Amino acid sequence: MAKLNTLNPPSSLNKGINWRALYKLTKPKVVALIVLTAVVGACLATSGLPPWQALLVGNLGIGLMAAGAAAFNHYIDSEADAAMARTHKRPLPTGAIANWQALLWASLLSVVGFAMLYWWVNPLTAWLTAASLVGYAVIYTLWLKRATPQNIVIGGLAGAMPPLLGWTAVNNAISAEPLLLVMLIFTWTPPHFWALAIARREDYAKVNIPMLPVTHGVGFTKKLIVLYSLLLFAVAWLPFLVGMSGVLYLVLSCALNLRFMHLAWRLYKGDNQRDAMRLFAFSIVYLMLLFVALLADHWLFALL
Ligand code: HEM
Ligand SMILES: CC(C)=CCC/C(C)=C/CC/C(C)=C/COP(=O)(O)OP(=O)(O)O
Repeated sequence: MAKLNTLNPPSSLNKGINWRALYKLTKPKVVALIVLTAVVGACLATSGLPPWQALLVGNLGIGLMAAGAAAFNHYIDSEADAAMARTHKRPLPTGAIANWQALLWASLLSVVGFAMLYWWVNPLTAWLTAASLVGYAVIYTLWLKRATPQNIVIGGLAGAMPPLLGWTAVNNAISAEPLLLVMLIFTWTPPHFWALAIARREDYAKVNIPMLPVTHGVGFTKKLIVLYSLLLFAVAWLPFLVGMSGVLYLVLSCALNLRFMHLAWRLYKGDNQRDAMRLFAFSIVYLMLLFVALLADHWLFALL
């Protein structure tokens, strides 16, 4: 839990607002991908162009709340972050900003995002996004992360929600199609994260965070990565099988999944550090292109 410590000296209180540090607290690249998946969810919710208010204000609200969740995560994890090689240069461990500033920033982003969704989009989307924020910032970061090696499997549900949030921003109702997209991200999360966790195993062991490669070993984690990659391939067929997406999506998603499985297999057989980071990097490109493929396919069929 965050406390003022020697690595985060009170001198940071006197420096004014460090906008760069506040920006970094929002995990901007993660939030960008989250918003992309929400935009695609919003676009798939209707056969034409979604209403501008749902599209623009909806995704802005979702993005602000995701950024708020990320800032809460930095605040709650600042001591563990200070001890890990990957994270020790983050704004809180270096003292670039004070803990109270991070907490205020996280609260501000979350409240503004929630208000936008509640009043200008719809209460359903506001409450579902709030549930995702609590799922990530409180349930995952504060509890699950240190409680069980299944932390990221269960916590992954929060990060998987954005396509549904985009959809409800447009339709104000939950239906089966966006839940398939949630399932896609939910299945993608374990291989996305465990690849990185293999490469950064020492870090997690040092701070006693029970990530799977620490508790069950690298060999077991690699096996699960291969199994989840197979499951991901199967789940990626579903939008086509239920008639939600067409052949363009099917071809592109198969190509992406073959590459994913190839890299997962290479990690299984090969070098922990290099092959793990390769799979981790590709997992991000994969999710981005998969959602672009869903959108391209949707619009192609809308035009034909
Ligand atoms: C519980 C679920 C998840 C866990 C545990 C997780 C974990 C991580 C970790 C530890 C990193 C490295 C961050 C760093 O080095 O600063 C990362 C990077 C990343 N993750 Fe995830 N992730 C999850 C879900 C997601 C979701 C849902 C998305 C987007 C839809 C996502 C997109 C990204 C991106 C784009 C990066 C690269 C960030 C950068 O290079 O700055 N992740 N993830
Ligand atoms: C829509 C909404 C409000 C959703 C919030 C979802 C959200 C921001 C998910 C981010 C997922 C992520 C980067 C997890 C890593 O946390 P970590 O603490 O394991 O990784 P770290 O050590 O890099 O901080």
